[in-house]
Amino acid sequence: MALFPQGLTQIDKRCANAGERAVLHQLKRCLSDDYLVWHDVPIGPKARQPDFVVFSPRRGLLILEVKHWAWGSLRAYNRDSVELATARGLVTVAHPLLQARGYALELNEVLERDPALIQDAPPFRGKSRVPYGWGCVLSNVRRKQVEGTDFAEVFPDFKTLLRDDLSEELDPYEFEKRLWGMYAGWTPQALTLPQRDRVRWHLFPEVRVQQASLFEAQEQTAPTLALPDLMQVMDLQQEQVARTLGEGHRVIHGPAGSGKTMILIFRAQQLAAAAASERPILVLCFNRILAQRIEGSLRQRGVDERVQVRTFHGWCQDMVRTYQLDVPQHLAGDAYFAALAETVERAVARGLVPGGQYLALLIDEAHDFEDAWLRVAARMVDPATNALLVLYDDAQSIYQKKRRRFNFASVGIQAQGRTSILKLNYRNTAEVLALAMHCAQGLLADRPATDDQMQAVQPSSAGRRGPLPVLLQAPNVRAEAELVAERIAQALADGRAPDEVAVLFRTRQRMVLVAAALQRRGIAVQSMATPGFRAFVWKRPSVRLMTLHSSKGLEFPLVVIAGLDALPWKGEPLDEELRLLYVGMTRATHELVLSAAGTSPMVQRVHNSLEAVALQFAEQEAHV
Ligand SMILES: Nc1ncnc2c1ncn2[C@@H]1O[C@H](COP(=O)(O)OP(=O)(O)OP(=O)(O)O)[C@@H](O)[C@H]1O
Repeated sequence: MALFPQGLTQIDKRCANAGERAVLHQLKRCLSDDYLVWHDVPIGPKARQPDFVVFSPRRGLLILEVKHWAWGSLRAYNRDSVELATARGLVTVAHPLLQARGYALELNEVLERDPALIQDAPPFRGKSRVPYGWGCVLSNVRRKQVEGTDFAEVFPDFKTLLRDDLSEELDPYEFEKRLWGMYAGWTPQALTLPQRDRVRWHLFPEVRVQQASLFEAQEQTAPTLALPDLMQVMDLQQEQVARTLGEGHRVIHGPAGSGKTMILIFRAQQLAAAAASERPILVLCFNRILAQRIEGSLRQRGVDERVQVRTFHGWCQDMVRTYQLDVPQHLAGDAYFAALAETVERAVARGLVPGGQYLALLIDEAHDFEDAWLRVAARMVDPATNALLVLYDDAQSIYQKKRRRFNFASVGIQAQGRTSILKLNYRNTAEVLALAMHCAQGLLADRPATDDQMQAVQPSSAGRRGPLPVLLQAPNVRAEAELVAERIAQALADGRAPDEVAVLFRTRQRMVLVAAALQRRGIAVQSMATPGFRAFVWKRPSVRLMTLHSSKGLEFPLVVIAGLDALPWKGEPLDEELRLLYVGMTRATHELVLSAAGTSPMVQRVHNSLEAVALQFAEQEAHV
């Protein structure tokens, strides 16, 4: 069966009439697995919305317009327009074939501008490799009704499907052949997977993977007209998950780097565009830097302030201000935050803070939320939409003081039958992911679970390759700081920008020496250990020194994890510290460097894992 990235049930619900539904059914019944079918989605730069887009790597792109006109209502027709008798009187509309042809030619023009999709051999040198075609379906007109009329002169048989072509009795192969007959061009070679993805990139700007940049969040860069060499789009599973989110509660489990935040941003953008109501949409996460990243990405995509992005505690502070709640003022630090959350929880339970305030609520990194926070969040969604999206990865839960046996129902989230699982990690190279997984063995074991429980999902690598991670070992902290600074200086000399580098630490204390060693080499630094530090200024180019905890949700081309010997920190359980290390390692998009002063069981563990991973890749190369 063809793949319907918007979900069959959802398309069925959105079909405008019985005709579209019959076409959907026939496409589902007759087309084989390699076809992709979209219904009524905006395509191309002008966001046209044809009824159906059918795409196959063997056959190319086909645009179908469906009209459920009764034969008796067609009063007149010519090649440009059709005159219809309707309840509103006579109405003249564009000929559906003209409409479909216009969309198809427009798309072909876009594809022909992409050198990677151009044929290089005669007879079609310079033309797009993607065959294209168009047709119309008059789903309420039978062949015998048009016999003996001039219908076929205006609706050529090879471009027009009638009700007879939608019959259950029709041989699927015959139906497929009818579709092939609608194509204007033909290339003997099937498209490769990267070419197929390039076509999706051109067709659907909303599924393009845009590298989420903290820096662009502050400084808008001018849009570039050149096409990127590497066109990244959501994979088909991501697209399917993203497009089928719909209303009601939804849960997505996915390991580090599998595109959860990307899907959240897609969804927030879609909700904002579709919402007729003025009610705000709320995005919640735990840490401030991630909130900044998400907000930046949304604003970059033109989503306005109606989508609010807050950390859970930031949102609690909003509630305290708005509803004049009392939080004990003598508290500070963790005690203050706990009291803040409890105050808001109580106020929501008593109705002092009204529930249902948000049209939709999206929670990133929900594994860092306490049960009570999730309960509060679930109550803040408008019951009319119930639109709550929860993104979860148990392996990355680093703020839970005690491991919980989690159950979504107990916090008011209906996850049954509403859960999707992503498995592919796109962020890291195969080498970085292999090391992160090797070190975190045990935490990541696939755990079968019902929809209602949290699931542990093992990531699989999307296959991008890079250098093996390295471990720098020094006799003491001073020497370690020098080694780290030297390594970063070398990376900058080789062309890395300071913004592309983050150094992660278990605690702030260890940042001081590394910051000084970098500054001595003339490298600009922003460090969380600087007295009075409040937030990073993302538009100031510099290497960033941050805690492992605050690196959550972020990514950098070069990540250094310094002070490995400080893990586990002061009697913290080993498993929890391994989780933290896993989060840190999976921040690296290209290169990962680890460093330690002296040795410790953790340093030894990483050392052993590195050897095992190096061997694994050497064996793989030998096989190739
Ligand atoms: N299909 C894809 N093709 C290429 N890159 C992708 C794809 N999906 C996601 N990415 C990239 O992978 C990176 C990780 O995505 P994202 O931050 O959304 O993951 P995540 O699941 O939220 O990760 P984490 O839980 O570790 O924060 C991003 O740079 C994103 O652009």
